[in-house]
Amino acid sequence: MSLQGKSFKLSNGNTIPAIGYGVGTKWFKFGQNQIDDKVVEAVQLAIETGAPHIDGAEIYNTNKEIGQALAKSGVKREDIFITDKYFAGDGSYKARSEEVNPYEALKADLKQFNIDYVDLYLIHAPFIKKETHGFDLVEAWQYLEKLVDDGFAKNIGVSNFTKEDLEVILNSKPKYKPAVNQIEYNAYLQNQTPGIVEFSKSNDILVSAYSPLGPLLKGKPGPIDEYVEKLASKYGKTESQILLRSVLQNGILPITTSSKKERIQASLEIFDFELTQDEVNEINKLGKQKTLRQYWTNEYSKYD
Ligand SMILES: NC(=O)C1=CN([C@@H]2O[C@H](COP(=O)(O)OP(=O)(O)OC[C@H]3O[C@@H](n4cnc5c(N)ncnc54)[C@H](OP(=O)(O)O)[C@@H]3O)[C@@H](O)[C@H]2O)C=CC1
Ligand SMILES: O=C1Nc2ccccc2C1=O
Repeated sequence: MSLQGKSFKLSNGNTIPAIGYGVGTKWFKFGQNQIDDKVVEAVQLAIETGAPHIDGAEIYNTNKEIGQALAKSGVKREDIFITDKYFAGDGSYKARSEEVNPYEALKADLKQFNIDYVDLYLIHAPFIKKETHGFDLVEAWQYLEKLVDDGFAKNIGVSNFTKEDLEVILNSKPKYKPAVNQIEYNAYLQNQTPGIVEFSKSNDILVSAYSPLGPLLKGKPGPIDEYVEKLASKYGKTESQILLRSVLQNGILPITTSSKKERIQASLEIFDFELTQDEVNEINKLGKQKTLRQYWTNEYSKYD
């Protein structure tokens, strides 16, 4: 779980590149099945710029584009870490994966990617019930365990899980524990749900942060602005690099994205400087003065 150079070590001993390039959010194309060349170009640009870790999901409908970009880049499969997610649906328990279960869903996704395995497979959200899905959360997890045993996923984890959701899996005596919990995280949302970061860490579950640049993009003006600007000029880095680095130094893996080469490059250049512990603490302290939540608001805004 600790940061070692440009990777985190997971509880199972495997490593994961410590910065991810997301192919959701601005690239999301649900319900539109033609290949989007812009997405292929963006992911190819990211891979060729050196992005080591691509974050996809069934619901983004961009897995074909990721596969094409990987093939075009000429980078070897084993040199790129690919994450995918099972679409569990949202808190309405209505929308859900087109496939019958997570095992079949990943096998269908692998065809889209045109690869044999993913490096990390996540349950996108915890909203799974026997009545709506035909299996419960523990059984969903067991499908993921079988994917590991059959060689289709190297690591398995969850996303948007609360402490209680994690407890359901941990208390079921799983064969494999979740390696990762991917949640919304930045200085203005230091716990997507109560106590989740500390609980995940204390159970050796690596926290991964989506929307790490929220304060820069959606949070201005805000209480960390001036301090982050000051750190950017002290270290000769951009504000976005300061935000990504502070996420890393909180022991959390940031997943960001960009259509622009210089920003992709900048997101990879966050391993050659270090904020002091006081500086990280100050960002965290100032950040607590504001809340910014962009995703899963129907489910989790009640905590704001
Ligand atoms: N598990 C889940 O439920 C969720 C997972 N995710 C995953 O996380 C990924 C990242 O999420 P996202 O919210 O987009 O992450 P970020 O907070 O990193 O925001 C990325 C956005 O910031 C812009 N940007 C990047 N660098 C800069 C910069 N230096 N200055 C100004 N703007 C900048 C990009 O646009 P530009 O092209 O203009 O640079 C892009 O639109 C998603 O693609 C997805 O893979 C996201 C949401 C939910
Ligand atoms: O990338 C994403 N965009 C989203 C919007 C709503 C819910 C989940 C997501 C993602 O994972």
